[in-house]
Amino acid sequence: MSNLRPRRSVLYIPGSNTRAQAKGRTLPVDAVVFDLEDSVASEVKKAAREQVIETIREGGYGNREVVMRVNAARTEFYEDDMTAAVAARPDAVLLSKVESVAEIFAAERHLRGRPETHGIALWAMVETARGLQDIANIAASVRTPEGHRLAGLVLGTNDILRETRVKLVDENRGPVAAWLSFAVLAARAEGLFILDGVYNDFSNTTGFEAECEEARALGMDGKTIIHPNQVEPANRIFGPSEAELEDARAVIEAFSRPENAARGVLSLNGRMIERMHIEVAQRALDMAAQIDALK
Ligand SMILES: CC(C)(COP(=O)(O)OP(=O)(O)OC[C@H]1O[C@@H](n2cnc3c(N)ncnc32)[C@H](O)[C@@H]1OP(=O)(O)O)[C@@H](O)C(=O)NCCC(=O)NCCSC(=O)C[C@H](O)C(=O)O
Ligand SMILES: [Mg+2]
Repeated sequence: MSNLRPRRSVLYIPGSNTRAQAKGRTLPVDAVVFDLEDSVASEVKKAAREQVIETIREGGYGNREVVMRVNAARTEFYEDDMTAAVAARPDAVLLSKVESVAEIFAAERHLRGRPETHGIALWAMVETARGLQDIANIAASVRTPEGHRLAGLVLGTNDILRETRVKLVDENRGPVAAWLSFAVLAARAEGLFILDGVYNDFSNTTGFEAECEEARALGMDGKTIIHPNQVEPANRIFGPSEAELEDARAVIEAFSRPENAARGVLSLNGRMIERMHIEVAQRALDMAAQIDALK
C-alpha cells in the first residue's frame, strides 16, 4: 500500500450532519472522515450509520480519500459500526482509541474473506495512555498478515489530554511533545503515515497555523481538522513549499551532472548534500505531483 499520497488536511465530518457532508464535496481537503464516534450522540448512532452509508454510496468526493471512523472496539457500537463500514466500503476505516494489536487483528477479521472489502485500509487512532504506551507494537502489526491493512496512525490529542490530565498552558504542547515524537518514530519505523490531532479553536487561524508548523517540524504528514477554516492553512503548511521544490530540483540536477557521476557528496550553495538527499528531494517532487493530480 503506497503511503505517498497527500494527507495534509483530513476533515472530520459528523456522521449525522448531512449539510456538512454535502459541504465536504466542495472543500479542497485530501480526505474526509465520516465520524460515528464522539461527534455523534448515542441516541443517533444508528441513524448516523445509515446516513454515512448513504453518503458514501452517493459519492461525489472525487479524489479525496473517504474514511469512516468507528467507535472503539470496547464499546457496544463497534460491531454495528464495522458492519456498516463493510456495507459502505470507504477507502479506509479509522479505528478509534486503539490500545492493542489485538484490535487491529479484530478489525481485519471483519474485513477478511469478503471480496468487496478488498483494498479497504485500516487507520488506527492512538489517543489513550495505553495506546501510547503500546504504539510501537500497534504500528509493527503492519508486518503481520493480520495487520497488513494498517496504513497509518492518527493522534487523538483531545483524548490524550483528557485521560492524562496534562494541562497545556498557552497552547504550548511541550508537556506532550515526547509522546508526539515517539508516535512519529513508531510510524516511520514501519513506513506508516501519521497525522496530528485536531485544533479545537477553529476561529483562531494564527494558533492553528502555529500548531501545523509544529506538527510538520515534528515529522507529521498532516493535520486532522474540524472546520472549513482550517483547510487552506493545513494544505499550505504540510505541502512542499515553492522554495523546497526549487531546492529539490537543484539537488537532483547537481547529482545528475556528468562530472558528479562518481561523487557521493557535493557542495550546494554552501551546504553538504549526499546521495541520500536525492531521495528526500524526489519525495518532495513526487508529493507535489500527487497534490497537482488531486486538483
Ligand atoms: C465545530 C462545529 C460544530 C462548528 O459548526 P458550525 O457552527 O456549523 O460552523 P460554521 O457555522 O462556522 O460552519 C460554516 C459552514 O461550514 C460547514 N462546516 C462546518 N464544519 C464542517 C465540517 N467539519 N465539515 C464540513 N463542513 C463543515 C457548515 O455546515 C457551514 O456550511 P454552510 O452553512 O453550508 O455554509 C463543526 O465545525 C463540526 O461539527 N466539526 C466537526 C466536529 C467533529 O467531527 N468532531 C469529531 C472529530 S474530532 C475528535 O473527535 C477529536 C479526537 O478524537 C481526539 O481525541 O482528539
Ligand atoms: Mg478522541
